[in-house]
Amino acid sequence: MTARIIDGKAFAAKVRGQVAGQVTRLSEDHGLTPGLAVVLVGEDPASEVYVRNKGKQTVECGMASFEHKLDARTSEAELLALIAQLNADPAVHGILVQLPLPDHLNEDLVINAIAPEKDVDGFHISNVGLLATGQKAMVPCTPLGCLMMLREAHGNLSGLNAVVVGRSNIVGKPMAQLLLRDSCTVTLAHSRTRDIEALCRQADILVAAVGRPQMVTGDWVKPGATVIDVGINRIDAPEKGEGKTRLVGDVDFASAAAVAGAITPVPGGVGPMTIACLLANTLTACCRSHGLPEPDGLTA
Ligand SMILES: NC(=O)C1=CN([C@@H]2O[C@H](COP(=O)(O)OP(=O)(O)OC[C@H]3O[C@@H](n4cnc5c(N)ncnc54)[C@H](OP(=O)(O)O)[C@@H]3O)[C@@H](O)[C@H]2O)C=CC1
Ligand SMILES: Nc1nc(=O)c2c([nH]1)NC[C@@H]1CN(c3ccc(C(=O)N[C@@H](CCC(=O)O)C(=O)O)cc3)C=[N+]21
Repeated sequence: MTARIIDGKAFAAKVRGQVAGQVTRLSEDHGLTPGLAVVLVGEDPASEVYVRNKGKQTVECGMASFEHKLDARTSEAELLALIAQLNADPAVHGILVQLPLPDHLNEDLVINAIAPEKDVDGFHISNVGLLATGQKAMVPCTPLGCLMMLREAHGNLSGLNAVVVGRSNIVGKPMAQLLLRDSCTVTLAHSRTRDIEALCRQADILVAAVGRPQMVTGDWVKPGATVIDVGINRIDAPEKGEGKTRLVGDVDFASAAAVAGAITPVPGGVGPMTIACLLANTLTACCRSHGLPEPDGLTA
């Protein structure tokens, strides 16, 4: 079998088109422009690429983008003061603080300082609790993007066995919550899981969010399963020339695609969907803050 490739890049373009359409309506009918503030502390080159892409796509969707680049030595008090200012700014509907933060800053403290209704990452403890208890929340962008692709690949997910490899707060745990809410039977696997390969082979839906290049190989995959590869790993690519690198996922694409029914590629899979969902969440936050109906089909 050769898996169908789930085209995250095309799907994301469609989602951004829907967002742009609704942003135009908000502007025409209500004179509102959704605004997204992205805060980057320090000079991680990978983060700078994401922040630039986010800013560009935000503007392309008709929204306002506010970028705040702070020195790596910024104090916690300075960062908290900026967040307080963004919380109070009516032009800002969404706030994203790029992670990881430099070691001297307490991530939990910083994230929980964001007004929950502006927390478009869905990382604030209030949003985590709302999602876990089935209430209306801001849903983390990466798992939301994965869920949208899974719903498209499968339709109804009810009763399917889902295994999520990785238990981070930003991907694994919220992914498990969303799959559970769609009535999958969910297992969270991690570095202490025994016989992880056999466990993964039971999965109708296999989500890899590990941060280990090409760890999940074809012999971990149940024939016909849907494989979602969240991993973004830059590895050396001497075949492209000296000093060159390329992007790979946590799944070994070639061997997994030979067994799976459907699979997301890296690049062009989960990554572009993450940004599209960030824009969708910013639109949702703007609508909620003005008591307007939520955008159709863009919330979980
Ligand atoms: N496409 C996108 O938009 C995004 C992509 N990413 C990418 O997704 C990947 C995961 O990110 P993130 O969740 O932040 O990573 P973390 O490092 O926070 O978590 C990794 C998880 O994988 C588990 N793990 C590590 N090694 C193994 C192993 N050998 N076997 C089984 N489980 C293992 C860890 O287990 P334990 O808890 O036991 O240590 C942990 O739960 C990364 O490649 C990251 O770059 C992340 C965010 C967004
Ligand atoms: N507060 C916070 N929220 C995040 O959502 C967040 C974060 N911090 N820190 C870093 C991770 C990582 N992340 C990605 C987003 C888009 C791509 C993406 O667009 N990837 C493209 C390729 C990009 C490239 O070429 O480098 C693709 O997969 O096709 C990747 C990774 C969001 N993250």
